[in-house]
Amino acid sequence: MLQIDAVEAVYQNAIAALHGVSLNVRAGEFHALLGANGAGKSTTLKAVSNLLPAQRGKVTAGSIVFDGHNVGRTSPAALVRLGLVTVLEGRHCFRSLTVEENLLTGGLGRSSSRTELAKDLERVYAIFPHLRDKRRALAGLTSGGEQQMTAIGRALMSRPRLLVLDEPSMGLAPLIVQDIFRQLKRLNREEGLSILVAEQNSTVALQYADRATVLDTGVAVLAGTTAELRQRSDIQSFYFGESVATLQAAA
Ligand SMILES: Nc1ncnc2c1ncn2[C@@H]1O[C@H](COP(=O)(O)OP(=O)(O)OP(=O)(O)O)[C@@H](O)[C@H]1O
Repeated sequence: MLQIDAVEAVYQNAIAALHGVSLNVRAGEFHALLGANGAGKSTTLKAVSNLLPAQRGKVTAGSIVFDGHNVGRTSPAALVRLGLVTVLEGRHCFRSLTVEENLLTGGLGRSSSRTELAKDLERVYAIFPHLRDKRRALAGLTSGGEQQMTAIGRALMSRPRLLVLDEPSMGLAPLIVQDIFRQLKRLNREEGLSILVAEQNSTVALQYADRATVLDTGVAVLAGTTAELRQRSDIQSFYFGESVATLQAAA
């Protein structure tokens, strides 16, 4: 479904962020991209949704292909229409719109009837029942967890086939993180939604994803099934700053 092959990326023609990242997300897979601060997770996801140029960044080598489409030659809006939808880091909501208005903006790109939009809204409320209670609240006045659910719900309104999420757990209470990941897993299992999620919270990502890739300073240093990676106690020490050499030596 998504093939990232030896991708290199820079910002402002000077700051190298990715040095040859490769990974595949298969159809129906839940894939986690792990790594510490600055490892290149967000840059990889922005490359996947062709959003790097908006940050004075660009892919300088390698290729990214989504369902046969060269991502570098496809606009972010066209990628959404093809089914690749990204929820950026920081749970961006339209703060002065209500939760429901935010959700409805996710359906704008499709030529849906009112009935279809209403059905899609119901689907989001079934996934995140809490949002139904908050539907008339201004998004900017809701909690961090509600804003994250709104941002994910808005993405789901565009009926993605591949949902890309950047650090959905950031700054949220553990119970809310579990709730969000449980719902993502359910969508993945029951509706076949493919998911690529970047996370610093390796514990929750390894709990729910099928496979994972670990990035370190712009290089993919480790990949495998989460069942395999969960057995590796050295994964945790990796996040606490031990050298990658230690990690690779143990591989
Ligand atoms: N807009 C930007 N301009 C210049 N350099 C950037 C920009 N965004 C990221 N970088 C640099 O690119 C490298 C990779 O950053 P990136 O944000 O992709 O890492 P990350 O793994 O997502 O980290 P975090 O978990 O902290 O978000 C870092 O060295 C970072 O400083």
